[in-house]
Amino acid sequence: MAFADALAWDDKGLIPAIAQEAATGDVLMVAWMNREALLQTALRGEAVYYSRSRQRLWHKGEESGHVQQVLDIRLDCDQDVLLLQVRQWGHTPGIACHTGRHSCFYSHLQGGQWQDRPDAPVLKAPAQIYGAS
Ligand SMILES: N=c1c2ncn([C@@H]3O[C@H](COP(=O)(O)OP(=O)(O)OP(=O)(O)O)[C@@H](O)[C@H]3O)c2ncn1[C@@H]1O[C@H](COP(=O)(O)O)[C@@H](O)[C@H]1O
Ligand SMILES: [Mg+2]
Ligand SMILES: [Zn+2]
Repeated sequence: MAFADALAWDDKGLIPAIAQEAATGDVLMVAWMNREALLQTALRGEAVYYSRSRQRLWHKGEESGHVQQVLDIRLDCDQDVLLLQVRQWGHTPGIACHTGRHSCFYSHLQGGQWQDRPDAPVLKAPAQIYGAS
């Protein structure tokens, strides 16, 4: 896995990975990968992250079906951030966020406060996405 040696892994062996919807350019989410997550992502062609909160590999969509097909894996100039070009499956329009929104970046600074963007609605209730399991 020589390609992984080129990366500037942090002191926990992780690297941030941005998921960008290839068709729209929308930034969907930011998560983390360890070496195994990157290898799995490259092998499967679907995003596999390392969840720091759950401390295990996380195949995005494993519960929700909201998997991310990875079309390209890009690396920035100093090798410390990955950028995934993805197609977000499971719902139209795509839902990447576990809050049921298209993107995790649904909050913005407005009048000195963080407020939900009116153009970033909940597309499906989280209880409907995850409740059955
Ligand atoms: N589905 C998501 C999910 N989708 C997007 N994100 C975002 O992905 C980022 C990383 O998630 P985690 O918190 O798991 O990982 P982390 O940032 O390393 O850990 P923390 O420091 O945040 O604790 C967060 O910024 C989340 O906003 C999600 N975070 C968690 N989940 C959970 O993952 C589980 C599986 O979901 P699916 O993959 O959709 O089946 C469910 O229990 C979901 O609630
Ligand atoms: Mg987090
Ligand atoms: Zn989110």
